[in-house]
Amino acid sequence: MSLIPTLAETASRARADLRMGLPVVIGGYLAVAVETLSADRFAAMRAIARPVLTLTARRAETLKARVYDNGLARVQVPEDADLGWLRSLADPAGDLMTPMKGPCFTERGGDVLPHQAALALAKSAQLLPAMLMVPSTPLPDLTQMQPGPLLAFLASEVAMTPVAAARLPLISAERSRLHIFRPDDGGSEHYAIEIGDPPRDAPVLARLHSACFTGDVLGSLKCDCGPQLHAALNAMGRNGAGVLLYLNQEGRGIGLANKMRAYDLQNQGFDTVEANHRLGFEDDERDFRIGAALLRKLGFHATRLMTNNPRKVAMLQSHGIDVTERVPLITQRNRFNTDYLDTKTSKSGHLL
Ligand SMILES: Nc1nc2c(ncn2[C@@H]2O[C@H](COP(=O)(O)OP(=O)(O)OP(=O)(O)O)[C@@H](O)[C@H]2O)c(=O)[nH]1
Ligand SMILES: [Zn+2]
Repeated sequence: MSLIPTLAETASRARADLRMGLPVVIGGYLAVAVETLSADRFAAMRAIARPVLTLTARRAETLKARVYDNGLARVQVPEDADLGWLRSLADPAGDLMTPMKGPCFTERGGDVLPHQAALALAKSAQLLPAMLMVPSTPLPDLTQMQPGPLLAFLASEVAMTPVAAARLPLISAERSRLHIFRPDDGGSEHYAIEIGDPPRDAPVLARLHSACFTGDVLGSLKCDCGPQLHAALNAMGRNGAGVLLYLNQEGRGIGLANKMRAYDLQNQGFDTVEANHRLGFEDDERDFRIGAALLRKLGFHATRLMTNNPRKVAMLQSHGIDVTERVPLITQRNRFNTDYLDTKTSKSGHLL
């Protein structure tokens, strides 16, 4: 095996670079995330050439900036713009307090592939999808990637390797095992909790649970995640067998920091879907293929799936896992989660 980093390894480094505020090279551009950009680096980028601010079409729509390109907008950065201006375009936290930031002039024409790749990389680093881009020759010591292969890589399915497994007695089921899986792209690990010894040749009672630190660990009343997690484990315990995948896709894939930004917007009156859009994300940024891949790795081919989300059922079916039955997972409403649950039924297609 060659000692030169693969694209997966280079992309993983690039994610870490962006999270620290370091630019990366994508094709003929230097690209840096606005969220972590320092004033010094902003000045250094400007000294090279005139930068543009690349935003998703979702964020651009909120800012009333014209979207000429498929899925994104390249906003011209005025000569006198400072870091505060960039941040206010990237982050909607102050949208309602300072609604008029524009007018924002956007570019059209030219090659948008480096811009698309830069936004996809920011999302995969769980940063706000707002990238300052400046045309440049590659600088030594910066992580370099070509936009086409990078985009293809970020859209591809990540391979998972089983790392370790051990017995873990639970309140809900004493005969349980926890399995750890590690993705080969340097991303966070995912877990499988196997309850009892479910036969591999019959549909297994299964749940695909997305991580929710606030609900699962803190007992937040704003969502139904914690009660769903425990209801699913208890049902598997009573059944004597089951498998719960705990997928580290916090905040429907946008990460905990962005989820808290979304909660702040919800406190300003937006619903869960609108909040994601204002931040520049789609409603749901999760890669649902991971669930199917882990079930296959564990030897399962068919499930009785505990969910209210028809997309999960469709995704498993289309990735080779039969769903013989959808088992509803209804938990109690309270005055903090009732709007959230209503939005899930009216906008996200949940069956509640
Ligand atoms: N972005 C965002 N994520 C949220 C919000 N509330 C909960 N989440 C996340 O949503 C995920 C859970 O997804 P849900 O849509 O509740 O449920 P589901 O897993 O799609 O469907 P079910 O199987 O029916 O539970 C977890 O990753 C939570 O962290 C929110 O307001 N904004
Ligand atoms: Zn939750």
